[in-house]
Amino acid sequence: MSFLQLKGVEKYFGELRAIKGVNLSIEKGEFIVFVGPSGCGKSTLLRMIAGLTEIDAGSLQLDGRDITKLPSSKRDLAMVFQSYALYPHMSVFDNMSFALRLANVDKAVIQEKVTRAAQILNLTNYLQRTPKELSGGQRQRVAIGRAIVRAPKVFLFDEPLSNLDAALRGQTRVEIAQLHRELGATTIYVTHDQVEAMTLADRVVVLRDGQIEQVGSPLELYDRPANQFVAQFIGTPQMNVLPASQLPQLAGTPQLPVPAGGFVGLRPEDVQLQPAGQGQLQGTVALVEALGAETLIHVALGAGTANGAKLIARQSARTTLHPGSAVGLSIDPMAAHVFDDQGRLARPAQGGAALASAAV
Ligand SMILES: Nc1ncnc2c1ncn2[C@@H]1O[C@H](COP(=O)(O)OP(=O)(O)OP(=O)(O)O)[C@@H](O)[C@H]1O
Repeated sequence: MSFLQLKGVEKYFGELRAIKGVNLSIEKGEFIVFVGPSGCGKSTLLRMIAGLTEIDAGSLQLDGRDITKLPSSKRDLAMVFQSYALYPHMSVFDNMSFALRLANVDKAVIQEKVTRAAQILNLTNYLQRTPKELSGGQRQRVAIGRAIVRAPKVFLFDEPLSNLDAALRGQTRVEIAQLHRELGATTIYVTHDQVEAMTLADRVVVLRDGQIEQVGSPLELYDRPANQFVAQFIGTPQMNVLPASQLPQLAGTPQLPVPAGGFVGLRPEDVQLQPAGQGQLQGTVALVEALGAETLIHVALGAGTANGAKLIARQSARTTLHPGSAVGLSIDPMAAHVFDDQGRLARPAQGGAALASAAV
């Protein structure tokens, strides 16, 4: 049995079925990230695991024990909140040691655990300060330290970095990754941020509307999204997804057979710019986004935007193209993803004749 197991977990808020029969197995030591659009139920699911929100149906098991009905304090989990939730009048040391003091842990043991956590988190010189004398990143580290000293079975993080500015977010993200490597603690982490999800997770859980759409390693989700939703949710900029009917020169050819009503998905890096007249597709540049290390070129297909079809191409080279430039686009059919309304379809390289029916 897995270390943490959710079986048919449900949550209702009045009439709203916020979590719809979620099944999920998490192994010891895994770093799991919940992502999904606002309101999909990420925080609710995390809070149900934490014991802060009641589970209406289904069960939750941790390390072989049913904890569905256990109060939060008895679950042996520690949660780190977006808002840090520190005690403002207490020193960093007292904040970090609070739970241990409450549990009457021996003073020397407390000293040792807090000292060790402070070393790991670079907080040794701040132990006597109060939270208001710390930066946002330092406060978040104290909140993490408070969780670490308890040595819980599972760490739960609810958007811990979203109050930090971009630079500090990047830095703290790296620290959390290092921390996980050092401690190897089972972690569940909720975020809006794609980069956090892709860089921190062993496995990402994509949620939509209270249900799991796909669970997989970051690159599995990127390379083999189970459906159009995951395809367009993972990756920035989004995968281009067009009805096959808008790509007659590409879709429907022997190299890229697509069933009627199907869709073709192309990652921006799989769309190669060519001089006008070359490549399978022709179009006009609609917008150039020069981001420094890469350039995103938005191309309206066909003669202008007649059919409204647009593709974004990503290239690492700088460009002299500008809106209005005529361009060609070449696409390796093997790089194309094929979907129908139900999900992903196997492509020739992935399953040959199964194309027309097999969702994989
Ligand atoms: N205490 C509550 N009472 C009523 N409805 C709630 C409550 N908490 C959450 N909801 C609803 O449940 C759904 C899931 O909310 P939740 O906060 O889990 O989403 P989320 O994915 O974490 O969103 P966000 O990314 O915006 O934080 C939403 O429709 C939300 O309005």
